[in-house]
This record gives sequence, structure tokens and C-alpha cells, in this order.
Amino acid sequence: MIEVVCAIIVKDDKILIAQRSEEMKLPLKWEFPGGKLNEGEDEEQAIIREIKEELNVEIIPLKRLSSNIHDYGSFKIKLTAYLCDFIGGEIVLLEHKDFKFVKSEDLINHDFAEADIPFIEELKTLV
Ligand SMILES: Nc1nc2c([nH]c(=O)n2[C@@H]2O[C@H](COP(=O)(O)OP(=O)(O)OP(=O)(O)O)[C@@H](O)[C@H]2O)c(=O)[nH]1
Repeated sequence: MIEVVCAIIVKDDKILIAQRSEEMKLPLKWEFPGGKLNEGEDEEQAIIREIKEELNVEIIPLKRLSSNIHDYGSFKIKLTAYLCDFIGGEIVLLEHKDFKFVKSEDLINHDFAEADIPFIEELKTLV
């Protein structure tokens, strides 16, 4: 099983979501940015590194939210979300096709990766 961490980055009561590019797995799906844990890394180190690599910004993980296990058929992931504080930098899309900040009740209107669906309900009560 692949261990993946993703960041729930909140700014002005809105959540940052990113759209996967055509070249990535799950093309054009929306997701919470993040990625796979490297060997020897803990979840917080991984999320800080991934967000810097993908979006060129600095975050601080504040709180571990829930984990979802999802089987895509060809691969299975354990996806863990972290509520994060946006501490600085200008977003530069280094891997994704697009990004936006949306209200938690608006998440449902985006075509999310299936593994993310349980977070969408959870976030309505949190953000
Ligand atoms: N970062 C991120 N990955 C997610 C989310 N939901 C979800 O199913 N995933 C899946 O988790 C896997 C690991 O993410 P990644 O961002 O490191 O993947 P990657 O670009 O290295 O994938 P690839 O190089 O295998 O295409 C991907 O296959 C991705 O499709 C999510 O909300 N955020």
C-alpha cells in the first residue's frame, strides 16, 4: 500500500485545491496537494517537502486529520490529511495544471480523486 499525505491549506476560510495534470495518474482530478512518503521520512516532513516541491510555498502542519484507505484497482493508497497553515510564498504550479481556493461547501462541485471523497464531508464541519 502506498502511503500518501495531503495538505488542507486554509487561507481566508477557503481551502486550497489543485488539479492534476494530463500527464499524472488520475489526470485532471482535483486533489489536496501532497504526495508519497519517502523512506525515513515522517508524515510532517513529507508534507512540508511535497508542498515546497509542487507549489513552491511554505506551510506548517497543524493537525493530523483522518486517513482513508482506498483501492483504485491497480494501486491502493492510505491517504492522510493534515490541516496546515500557509506561512509564505507565492504559489507556482510546478506539477499541477491549476489551483484555486474554495469554500468547504463548494468542494463537492469539483471532480475529486475518489480517495479524497470522505475528506469533503469532514471538512464541511471543520473549515
Ligand atoms: N497528493 C495527493 N495524491 C492523491 C490524492 N488523492 C489520491 O488518490 N492521490 C493519489 O496518491 C498518489 C500519490 O501521490 P503523488 O502526488 O506522489 O503521485 P505522483 O505524482 O508521484 O504519482 P505518479 O508519479 O505515480 O503519477 C497518486 O497516485 C495520487 O493519484 C490527494 O488528495 N493528494
